[in-house]
Amino acid sequence: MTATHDQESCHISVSYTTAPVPHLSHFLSELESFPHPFLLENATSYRPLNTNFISEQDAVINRIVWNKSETPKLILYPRAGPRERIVFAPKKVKAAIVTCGGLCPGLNTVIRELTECLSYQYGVADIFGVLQGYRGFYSKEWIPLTTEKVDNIHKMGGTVLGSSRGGFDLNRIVDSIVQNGVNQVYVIGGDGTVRGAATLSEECRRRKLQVTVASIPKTIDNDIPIIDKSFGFDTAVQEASKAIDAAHTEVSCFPNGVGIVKLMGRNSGFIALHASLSSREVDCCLIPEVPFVIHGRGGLIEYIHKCLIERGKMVLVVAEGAGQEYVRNHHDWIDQLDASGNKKLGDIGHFLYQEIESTFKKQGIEVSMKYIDPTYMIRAVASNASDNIYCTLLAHSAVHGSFAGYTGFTVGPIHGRHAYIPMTEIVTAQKQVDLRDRMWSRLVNSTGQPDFSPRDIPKGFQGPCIYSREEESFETTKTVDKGFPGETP
Ligand SMILES: Nc1ncnc2c1ncn2[C@@H]1O[C@H](COP(=O)(O)OP(=O)(O)OP(=O)(O)O)[C@@H](O)[C@H]1O
Ligand SMILES: O=P(O)(O)OC[C@H]1O[C@](O)(CO)[C@@H](O)[C@@H]1O
Ligand SMILES: [Mg+2]
Repeated sequence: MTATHDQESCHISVSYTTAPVPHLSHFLSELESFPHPFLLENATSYRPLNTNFISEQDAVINRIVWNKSETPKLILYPRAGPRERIVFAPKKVKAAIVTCGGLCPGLNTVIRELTECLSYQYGVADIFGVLQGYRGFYSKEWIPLTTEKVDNIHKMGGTVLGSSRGGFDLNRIVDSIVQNGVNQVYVIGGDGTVRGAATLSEECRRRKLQVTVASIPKTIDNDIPIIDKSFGFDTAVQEASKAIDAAHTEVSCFPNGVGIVKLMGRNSGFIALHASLSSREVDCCLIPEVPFVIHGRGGLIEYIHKCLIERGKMVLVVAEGAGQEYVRNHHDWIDQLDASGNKKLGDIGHFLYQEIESTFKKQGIEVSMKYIDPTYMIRAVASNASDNIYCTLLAHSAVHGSFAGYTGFTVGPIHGRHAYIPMTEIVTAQKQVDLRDRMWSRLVNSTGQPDFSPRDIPKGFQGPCIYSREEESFETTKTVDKGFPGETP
């Protein structure tokens, strides 16, 4: 018998709003327009088909999945890409590129591809790199960028322009933009950087300047909302997996091996989650989104003990922002802020190391503790192949958007299609791991970890405290055969 499915055919009613991406025409009434250089007869670097141009009617929608019983409310974002008409004469463009905040794989690729796209696709001759982040606008000599100069930089980690935290002085930055005759600004950075860029674009609007401000969102933490993922994240996960592999090798070779790997992730546990899932050798993954009990029945230590009994080894991955309530008051510098106003974090990895080791010691159980903190190693590397391609698309989209006259916008893929997104939408929320999503279920499935969350955590709880349930149970550790070639504990 063959099952058949009747094909449904009906109209879907949707309501939509259009994302308010700022545009120079909103405050400059006499904006000239020019044909895109691709359309000029002597265009050499790119031979577009008519379909390569994007119309202002083309949009990317925020949702692609819904239940047929609901009437979805959609948001339409302008689709990224070259427009047939542009609002700058390329020969009159002076572009400035700056990188701010922490390092991220792919920064150099974005710098390279902004330069390449501006030069080859639009014929822009004046491109400058601003050194050491926002403060470089008013305190450093800018460096001219050419295609020759940036040719090989995508093979290197870091940023050839340097970076910094703090130093955002709005008026001095805009004054310097005006004095230097810059009319396109490209800002590469995370949430703080985009906050700064949004006020920069607002100030240019207030002064009625024909200056576009575009941001290319960067962070290995992958906590930028709306877009599918941020560049450098894939590379960071790949590097993080190497640390997990090392931890697994170590714990496999020592009696009762307990390996802790601390990974970046200030407020979001995406790196820890994805690296753990990809490795499949992780027994427990702790992220900032999930509070956890350490001691007592059903707590972390009891689970570690269970792993040691069953397998003689255990790998724990912890995101740096997890369990901060345990370490907040353990160091003098906690609750201090960095130059950008970000809270400094306590070292949860080191804390767990000591807590686990001393608890087992008290019980007379020998454990071989291994602590791996690859922090900067996962973000100071060059981007991998897929991030390189991704960075290229982001940079080119940003240049096309600026030439189209958009400002105060961020670029990024929404369900795989690149779009222009108002900066103000990017900075209002931070993306976190959604615990109702199946990705988190997959992780829990793969590690086998129980739910360590405290049963009744008081609202607004700030710690410090070691949540306590009933006493944990320490049954006798059995001898476990870890299999060839590990030593029997
Ligand atoms: N609210 C804000 N308004 C203006 N500028 C800001 C704001 N927040 C941060 N900045 C500036 O943006 C730059 C980078 O900020 P920050 O150090 O927070 O890094 P980020 O861009 O968030 O990147 P990441 O956190 O991923 O490393 C700094 O120069 C900082 O002064
Ligand atoms: O030590 P730094 O340079 O301040 O950067 C640390 C932070 O930067 C990030 O890499 C990006 O936000 C975080 O994961 C981390 O907490
Ligand atoms: Mg940040």
